[in-house]
Amino acid sequence: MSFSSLVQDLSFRDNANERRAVNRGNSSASTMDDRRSQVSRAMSYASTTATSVSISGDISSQLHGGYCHPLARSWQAERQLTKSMLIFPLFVSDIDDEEVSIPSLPDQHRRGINKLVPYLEPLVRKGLKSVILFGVPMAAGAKDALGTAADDPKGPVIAAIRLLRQRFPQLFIVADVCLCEYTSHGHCGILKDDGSLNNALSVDRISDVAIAYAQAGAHCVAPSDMNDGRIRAIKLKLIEEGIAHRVVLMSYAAKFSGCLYGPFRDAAGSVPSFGDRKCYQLPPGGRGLARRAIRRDIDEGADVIMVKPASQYLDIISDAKDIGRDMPIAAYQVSGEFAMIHAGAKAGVFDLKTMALESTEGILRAGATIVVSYFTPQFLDWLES
Ligand SMILES: NCC(=O)CCC(=O)O
Ligand SMILES: [Zn+2]
Ligand SMILES: [Zn+2]
Repeated sequence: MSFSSLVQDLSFRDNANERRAVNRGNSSASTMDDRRSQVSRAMSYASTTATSVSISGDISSQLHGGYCHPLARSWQAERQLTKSMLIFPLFVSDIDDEEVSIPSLPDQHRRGINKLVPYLEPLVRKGLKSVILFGVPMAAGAKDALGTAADDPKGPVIAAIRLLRQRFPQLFIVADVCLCEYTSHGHCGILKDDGSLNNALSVDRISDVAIAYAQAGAHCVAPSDMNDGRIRAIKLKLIEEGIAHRVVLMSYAAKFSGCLYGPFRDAAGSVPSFGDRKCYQLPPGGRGLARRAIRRDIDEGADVIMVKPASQYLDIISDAKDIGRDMPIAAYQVSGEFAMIHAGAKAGVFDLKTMALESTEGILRAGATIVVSYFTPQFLDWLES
């Protein structure tokens, strides 16, 4: 007989005895005492056998205490950071032997072509899988209204693509495509007389630049300019050129304007000479607009959707994963996010490694499957252990 049915049985008989005792007008105390001591013996036996208690006990409050082992805790994450998810941003200048640090972007440098391979060699050995290239023309007169230097065959990006393809055959090369680093006005396209973007001319120029990078050997082109219709234009030109089958088109579909790009602009020298980018990047509150832009870019032929910045826009990453559920979703942990984590760690607010990993976990939890991060060299070390 199980414990619970024994208790039920005894208490039923106990009640019956009491009723009989009352009916008979005398006490059958000794019989009742016997029964009670049987019940209490059964209870004390039960308290030593957990399985019996749980049958009738309340388990609703027992949730996560059991997962105290680090391995069991790691099982809770749908997606865990791996080296294959990481893309490392590189600033490549047209001063071949240059290697200068960027004060607002800790540990990051602008490098000329001759400094790239020695810097990357140890990282590739540690498992670096992908880089994204940003060209930085430093030479006087290199910038003009059309961003001519962007696809200069001797310019830093095309030279770097060729070099890295040759020296690191396994490395996946992403080329950021934009004009802001190359235009004299610092905007992400070609301007009309009134200072606003000429969308048609900008899209045409941006797509030519993308094709030039793809022809040079980039595995992936990533337009970050935010001109309407550039994904479709680039896809069509890739098809026309017969290279669409070997080039991934990664759209910065949801790129928000805000104050998190400051250190990048120091590194790339791409501060607009007037105005801002609020007319072509998304407003920070524009969740619906971001969803529409993501849908539009998927329809136009994007192969990867990017959300940028990352940590302040986790809902957008989640939306991107929802809308593009069968697509890779990239999140760019931008220069301002990176600098903030460094500043917080320096101020003693938190430990750098713990925060870098926690923020990346948030980005992955939201739905990203690719993370563009300046922490990549550290992640390669931290992921070893
Ligand atoms: N297209 C790249 C950016 O505009 C900025 C990224 C950053 O702030 O790290
Ligand atoms: Zn730009
Ligand atoms: Zn940009």
